[in-house]
Amino acid sequence: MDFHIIWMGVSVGRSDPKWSMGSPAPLVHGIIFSAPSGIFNCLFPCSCRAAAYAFMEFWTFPNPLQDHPAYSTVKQYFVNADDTVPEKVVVQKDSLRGVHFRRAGPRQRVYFEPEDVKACIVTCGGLCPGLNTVIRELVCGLSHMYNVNDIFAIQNGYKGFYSSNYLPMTPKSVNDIHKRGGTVLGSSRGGHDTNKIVDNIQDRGINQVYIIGGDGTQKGAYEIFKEIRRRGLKVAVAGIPKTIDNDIAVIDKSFGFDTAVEEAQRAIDAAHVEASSAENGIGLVKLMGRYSGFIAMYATLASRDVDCCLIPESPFYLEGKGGLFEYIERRLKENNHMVIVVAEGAGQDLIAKSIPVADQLDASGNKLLLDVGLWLTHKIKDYCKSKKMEMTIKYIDPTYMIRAIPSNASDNVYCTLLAHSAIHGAMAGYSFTVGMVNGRHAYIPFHRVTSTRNKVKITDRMWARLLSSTNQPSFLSEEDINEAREADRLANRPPVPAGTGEHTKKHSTSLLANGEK
Ligand SMILES: Nc1ncnc2c1ncn2[C@@H]1O[C@H](COP(=O)(O)OP(=O)(O)OP(=O)(O)O)[C@@H](O)[C@H]1O
Ligand SMILES: O=P(O)(O)OC[C@H]1O[C@](O)(CO)[C@@H](O)[C@@H]1O
Ligand SMILES: [Mg+2]
Repeated sequence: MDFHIIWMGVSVGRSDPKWSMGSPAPLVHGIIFSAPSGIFNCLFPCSCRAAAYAFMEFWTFPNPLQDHPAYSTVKQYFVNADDTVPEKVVVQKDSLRGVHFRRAGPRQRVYFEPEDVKACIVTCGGLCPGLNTVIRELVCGLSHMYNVNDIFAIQNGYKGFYSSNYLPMTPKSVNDIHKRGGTVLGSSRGGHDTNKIVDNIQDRGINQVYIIGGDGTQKGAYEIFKEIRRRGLKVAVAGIPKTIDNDIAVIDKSFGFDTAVEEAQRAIDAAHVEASSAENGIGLVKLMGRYSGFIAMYATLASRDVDCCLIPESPFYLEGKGGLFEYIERRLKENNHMVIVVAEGAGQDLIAKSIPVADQLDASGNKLLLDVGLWLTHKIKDYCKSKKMEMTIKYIDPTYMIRAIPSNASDNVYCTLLAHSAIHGAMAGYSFTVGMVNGRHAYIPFHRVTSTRNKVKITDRMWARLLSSTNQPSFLSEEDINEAREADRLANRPPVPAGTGEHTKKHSTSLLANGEK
């Protein structure tokens, strides 16, 4: 795979698979400070390495943080250029070392001179607690850490790149926005026109683009990055993953997730109060989670009042032995009340069978879901009526309430650190999605977070913990379990060896996934 360093007017074609994973913002300094040493050695044999270092230094600048009073006392503040973060921390003796990502953090030398930086920030997709905190910290961090003064707001998502004014932002203008839910920039679905977006980035001289959004947004960021690279522009693209569904692959957890789970407790508490105050009372709570049931699973585990949790990853059925109705009947007999939590994406196939409707899509192409909570309420009522069982069911749908709130304290800290990591990476000239991987911040190539989705593994311990806490049926046959195990096995196959742009060796060199191809 050819790789051309064109930003500096130098063109270096490379076909080494590791380097093809190298710094996405293809900076010359990347060779010295970021590229695996093998590549550096091959590009610059010993005799001319000193000259090459001098040459590269010419194109980069000392990090202004080294003179910053707040950081001057910090020992080892700068991240070593070769530090990596492993994707998997639990490995077997003799197993492959697997994928490693470049560790996030400030570099000793940066690619941009602060006065040359023209940054913009955009938020896309649905809301999530913490968006305003990330925006605030991007503006304050750029300004206070790197003395950047040209920072612009892109309004209402991707389409704002080409259809609205770019509004200047300052630390003063964003001072207290973290106390509010939503996004002060506005957000939207749809409207991603890569060419128009990059035309505007180019025409307006933007050289750092901060893109906050979910899986769709990160796919869009990757398209923008590829077009920027194709045009040879000196622009760094930093993706900051956002989704309360926690469905973004590779990262430990998305910001706002904890806040959403905490808020969901209030709905579950209300459902429990209603259910336990009635004869044969059922409280049914629907929570967000299109394809991934993390919010439902964690809210259930946190609450301990939930008797049954239904998620998209674990198909369920209503009638017959081991079905939901049988369990409801038993639970009401035992306890006189029960609480059910259902993720919005659960049971969609069952609803589609009983109410056939044509698929509808939102502006981004996401399938609009049928209301599983309402459907389930009617089904449970009908069943109890057929059995002549007195019962009361209360359906609570707190959908938007759990995502339209400001972030809690721990999410605020997480958002702040993510924003800082994004700034350090962009200042160093990388393009990436930033995220926490096994407790460490890392720069992850876009394609790694967009090619798969994070889902609850029903063959994992966490789901087993949930089942043992609710005592609900697993709804799984032997065949389902084997199928799930096989899917896991395929998903966890070791990385494909060299020749595909990636490179894995036992013990020695790990696959270094630093940025983009
Ligand atoms: N495959 C894609 N390529 C380019 N752009 C995309 C792609 N998928 C989505 N987008 C763009 O990304 C933006 C957000 O996408 P989407 O509405 O799916 O939300 P999201 O980022 O996935 O967030 P969430 O699902 O958490 O609300 C939209 O403007 C959409 O046009
Ligand atoms: O109604 P909207 O804004 O399209 O968002 C709904 C979707 O957004 C999400 O919250 C993801 O951000 C999903 O859980 C949900 O299906
Ligand atoms: Mg999405």
